[in-house]
Amino acid sequence: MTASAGDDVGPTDEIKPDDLDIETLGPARITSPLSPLLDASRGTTEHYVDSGDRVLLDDTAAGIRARGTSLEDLPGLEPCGPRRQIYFDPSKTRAGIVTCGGLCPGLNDVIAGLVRTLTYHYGVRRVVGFRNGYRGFVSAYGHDVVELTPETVRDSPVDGGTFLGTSRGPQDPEEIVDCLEQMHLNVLFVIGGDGTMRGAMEIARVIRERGLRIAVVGIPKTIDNDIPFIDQSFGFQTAFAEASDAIRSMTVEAKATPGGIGLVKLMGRHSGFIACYASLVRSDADAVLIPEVPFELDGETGLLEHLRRRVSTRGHAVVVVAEGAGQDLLDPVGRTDASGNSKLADVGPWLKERIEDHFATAGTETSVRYVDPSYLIRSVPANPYDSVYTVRLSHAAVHAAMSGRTAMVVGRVRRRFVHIPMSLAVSRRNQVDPHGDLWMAVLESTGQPWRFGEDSGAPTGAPHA
Ligand SMILES: Nc1ncnc2c1ncn2[C@@H]1O[C@H](COP(=O)(O)OP(=O)(O)OP(=O)(O)O)[C@@H](O)[C@H]1O
Ligand SMILES: O=P(O)(O)OC[C@H]1O[C@](O)(CO)[C@@H](O)[C@@H]1O
Repeated sequence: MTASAGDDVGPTDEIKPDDLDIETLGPARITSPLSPLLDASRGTTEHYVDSGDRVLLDDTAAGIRARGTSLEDLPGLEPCGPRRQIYFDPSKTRAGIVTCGGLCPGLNDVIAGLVRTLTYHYGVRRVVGFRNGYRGFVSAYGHDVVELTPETVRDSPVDGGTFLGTSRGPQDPEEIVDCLEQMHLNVLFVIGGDGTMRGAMEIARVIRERGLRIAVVGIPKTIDNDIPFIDQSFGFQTAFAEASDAIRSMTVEAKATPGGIGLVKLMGRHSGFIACYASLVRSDADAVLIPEVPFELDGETGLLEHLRRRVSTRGHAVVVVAEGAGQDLLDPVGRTDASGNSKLADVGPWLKERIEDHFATAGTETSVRYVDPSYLIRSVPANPYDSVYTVRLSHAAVHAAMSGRTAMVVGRVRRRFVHIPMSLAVSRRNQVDPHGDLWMAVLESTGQPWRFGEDSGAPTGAPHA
């Protein structure tokens, strides 16, 4: 189950060796980085093979020195794959699947992949899907389940979204586990973001406290690509490709209009990966704004003058802004969504107005075209790369669950599919490194300064002037 170098067409050099130093891992390293087992002493059948060596979380010289130890003693992630011994007897296993949080391309592919692997690889006879996220387990919403077979899921990946539905908002983990017990489920697959995984950890805790034998395995979902350690989240490649189409369209619009400015808002609450990757596709953008790099609007080195200069010299300009950018400049909304995530102030319309005001005051003609394609982007079906990627993640998740792993997620780290304890997967957030190669590439393609408001100049001799 290891990936060959050739099949990694995705981005993800954001994991730097230093990030992986065990000293920075926090409380998660207190637990074993090897994924938790329901019961290490019990296996049932013996017809699958182990798949190789663990992937070291920290194989840097600094890490080895920090621990004063050998490579063998360093924390490592267990490789995904079929096991010599499996924990559950497939003929008696019942599995459940749930999708939570926001949409992401590839959700239906993951569901279909799980169902097929459970059915065809292992001969599991009953798989159910819970409708509308964690609500589907709760009696107030009527224990909303749907029977899943390879037949019923066969056509679902052609559609975006999740045919099971999804939701936000708190549900009682005790009640969720009551439901799992009543339905005699042995394995639960949760597909969602960091909130979903925190919920799954609660479910696994209640299962442990009740002494039940139910495995909880996560397939991390995030269009923002903000799950730490993993190379890239499924759906991300599809998302930034779609986003790049929006940028292209707005570039066409801007070019066709005297003083035209195309402004595109993209998703990315705390991490600007979609904005960065989408902007790099055709290098159309003149400015990219992400949550990780604060910016200033005013003054000679501010964003607005940068745009005015671009419009004066090139006739048009294009701005890409991630939804979490510039929040320090806007009035906070002071509200949260049903799951407790802070609602962000809407940077798009605010920026449009500020640009228009600035150009009017300066007496420079402009016409700002603004688009927020966020929901259009995240609701499309997975592209071929993400589609195949989700199949491989589904395989990995089923092998993990059937071998009794629990409270862990599957992911690809340094091109290897591995088990990651949930506590580690939610321990921090993957973000664009403002001093890293990705941001540098964005600066080179836009010719913008490292940070608007600082006189740091363009990094490459400013070919865009
Ligand atoms: N700290 C938590 N403890 C227990 N459950 C949680 C926690 N945070 C979120 N959840 C539950 O997980 C589900 C999904 O959470 P949330 O809406 O935050 O989406 P998410 O999984 O983070 O995905 P997205 O990245 O789209 O926001 C919700 O039902 C929510 O109540
Ligand atoms: O409008 P919704 O469904 O709450 O989701 C919005 C959020 O979901 C995300 O796409 C994460 O899944 C964020 O980027 C965005 O802020």
